Amino acid sequence: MALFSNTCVVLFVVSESANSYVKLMEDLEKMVTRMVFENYGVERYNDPHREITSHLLGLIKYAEPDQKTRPSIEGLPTHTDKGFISILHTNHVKGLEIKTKDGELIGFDPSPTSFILLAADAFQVWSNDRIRSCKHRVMLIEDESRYTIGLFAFQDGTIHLPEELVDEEHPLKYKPFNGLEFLNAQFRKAGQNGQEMSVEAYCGI
Ligand SMILES: O=C(O)CCC(=O)C(=O)O
Ligand SMILES: [Fe+2]
Repeated sequence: MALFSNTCVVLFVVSESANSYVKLMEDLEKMVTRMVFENYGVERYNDPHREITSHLLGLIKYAEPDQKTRPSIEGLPTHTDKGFISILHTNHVKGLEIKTKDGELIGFDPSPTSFILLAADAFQVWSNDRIRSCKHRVMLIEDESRYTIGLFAFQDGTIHLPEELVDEEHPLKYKPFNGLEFLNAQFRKAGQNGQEMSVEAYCGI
């Protein structure tokens, strides 16, 4: 992910002493993941999946644009998140835009009383493309700082695509995939040329 001078990101590894707020976000991530596994009839993979799942907590501050010289600035360019699921909680300042299948960017009205869940790249791999990672960006237009807290679930271990999700209509799309290695490869690629690496390029068949 490219960062800009108006954007500041701090990342923490969430430890066992995480406070109840973080626990709430973690529980939400666990619940949604379990519901999706159950929905696909593959809940038997949920426990092994849990064993290799970790969370990163990120705090992001986006400074407001200078309304006189640049009424809008890009806080984060269009990207997909690289883990499994991301949960975002923001203040009231607008900025998040979600890209639809047709390539249209739709602004998201923030609510400090709601969490936003985004499917990320590893979820796409795990689901054999049934779930697509969500493309999004942050555009700053308001005359106030925007704050985001993000909980990013990823797997420190190999994600095996459930055999139940492979059939004639959905042939196997990906090789087994290690979530942490993908994150590391992503950081290396971003360090080289500031570009993202797609899961198709990383482990597509
Ligand atoms: O601030 C936001 O709403 C989005 C943050 C984001 O996309 C990210 O941290 O990957
Ligand atoms: Fe993101």
